[in-house]
Amino acid sequence: TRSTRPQRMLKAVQKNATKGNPESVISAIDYFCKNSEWAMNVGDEKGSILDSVVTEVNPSTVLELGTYCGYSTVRIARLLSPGTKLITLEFNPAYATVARQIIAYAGLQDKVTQVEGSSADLIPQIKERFSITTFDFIFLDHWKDRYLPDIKLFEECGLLRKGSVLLADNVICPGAPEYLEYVRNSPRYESRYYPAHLEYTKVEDGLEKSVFLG
Ligand SMILES: Cc1cc(-c2n[nH]c(CCNC(=O)c3cc(-c4ccc(F)cc4)cc(O)c3O)n2)ccn1
Ligand SMILES: [Mg+2]
Repeated sequence: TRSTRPQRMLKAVQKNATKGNPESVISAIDYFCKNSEWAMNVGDEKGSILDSVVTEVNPSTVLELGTYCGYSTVRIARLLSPGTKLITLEFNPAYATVARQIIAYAGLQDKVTQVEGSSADLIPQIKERFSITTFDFIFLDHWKDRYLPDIKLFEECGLLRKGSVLLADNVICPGAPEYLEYVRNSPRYESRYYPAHLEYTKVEDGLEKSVFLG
């Protein structure tokens, strides 16, 4: 049967990247998406903004919602201090299987805990399952209609502390209007918009960074 797009992306990484070299894995995926097939990785333009926020926060505890093929997982994990691990959640098992192989190819498997399932199910289990009190950094890149209910779930589950940083992809395209309205109008968050474009296109998109004020 015909291969899937994530499988073709993995083949491109194995062909064009150097094992154990995260930068080459990132470049190989961006090359594939620009020259062969568009895919919903955060991409290089928004990825550079992600890099700068992760570097600024230098988090000890990290959660990513929406692993997809592991592109942003690799971008984040390569910047973490030694001994720091990130938890990444993917809903689609086929995506998770490809992500596991791409993350391993980059040599970052020891810095990543991959979980399969839905955010609504996982978030309430996090404290218990992973001995986490609060997150320093959360990257929201999952189903766009889950951004708002999940940020409320983070609050209810006590997973945020004063200074926790949430960075949300796709707030313009496909869009998360209710989420934007919430973080921009809530007195409990300080929000800032980083304009960019939908990965590998000229379509307007951007990242919203929101700091929890406690
Ligand atoms: C409920 C739950 C869900 C998850 C979960 N796991 N994996 C994902 C992927 C979600 N991502 C996207 O849908 C996405 C889409 C586009 C897009 C597509 C088509 C267009 F035309 C234009 C833009 C662009 C992007 O950048 C995206 O990120 N969610 C994990 C856990 N719990
Ligand atoms: Mg995205």
